[in-house]
Amino acid sequence: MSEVKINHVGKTFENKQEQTSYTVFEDIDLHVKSGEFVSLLGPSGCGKSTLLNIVAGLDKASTGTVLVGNREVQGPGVDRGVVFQEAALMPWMTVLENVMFAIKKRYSKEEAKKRAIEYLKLVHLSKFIDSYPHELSGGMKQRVSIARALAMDPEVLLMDEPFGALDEQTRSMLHKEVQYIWEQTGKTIIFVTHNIRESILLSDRIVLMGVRPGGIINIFDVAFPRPRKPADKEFAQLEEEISQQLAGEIEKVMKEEMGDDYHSQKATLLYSSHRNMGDHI
Ligand SMILES: Nc1ncnc2c1ncn2[C@@H]1O[C@H](COP(=O)(O)OP(=O)(O)OP(=O)(O)O)[C@@H](O)[C@H]1O
Repeated sequence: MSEVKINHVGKTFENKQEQTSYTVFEDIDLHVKSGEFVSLLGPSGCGKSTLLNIVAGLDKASTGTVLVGNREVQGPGVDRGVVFQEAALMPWMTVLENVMFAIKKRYSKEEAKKRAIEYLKLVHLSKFIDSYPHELSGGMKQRVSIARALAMDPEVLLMDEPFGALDEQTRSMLHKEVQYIWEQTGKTIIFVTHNIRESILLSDRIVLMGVRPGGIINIFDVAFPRPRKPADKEFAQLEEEISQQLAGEIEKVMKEEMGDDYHSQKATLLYSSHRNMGDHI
């Protein structure tokens, strides 16, 4: 497995037509240790996906560098597997074929099949290898997508709100699944989420990002043992601490975007009730 070093990374999007530019964040400095599970948490628009895409090599940093195991990221690579919110499976292929297709360039057909079956077993989909995507639930599709990323044997797994589109029950099942996978494989995982509770359940560290100026506001160590339960005292305390720190960031965004329509009372209620940030911005 590999560590990820994000060294003084900044990102500015240029709009050439309108001759304007927008700086999402500047000077992000973050070292993720080998085998560590780190969440990126923050309000909508703070640049979580942008940062993850830079690590994935799908987007370029405007300043700074990203190293994965001491190799500088220049573009996408097999050392980094990415899981997005939508599984994006090929509908005309079976589950097994979908996973095999992703790794066919890297392995012989026989080896690809063996690996695909192995990783589909890891995500508890052995019974569904011959099913087609339309026969699967949203949660099952995401498990195929995780198996597909893992079958490449990446050093780092990058997950961008992988459970964001799923219902609460499925999400909770997949939390257990992802913890199991992480324990079994020892992968380094960077996980983007809006959800404070999700980040505490899963992570070794939570990186809180803010907006205007964008960047890291705080880093929390989640030192208590797994499996974690939201009802536990330490869990609830950390949840409260993080949500309070974020309230200011969210208010900033809402004030800017809603102007006179903004009522801070309303915002505070919205966010303290379910700890899910950004959905209402
Ligand atoms: N290709 C692009 N061109 C211009 N601006 C962009 C581009 N991609 C993202 N942005 C802007 O960069 C900012 C950060 O976007 P990003 O999607 O990384 O945020 P986020 O924290 O992941 O948000 P969310 O939680 O809503 O997905 C946003 O203001 C967005 O509009």
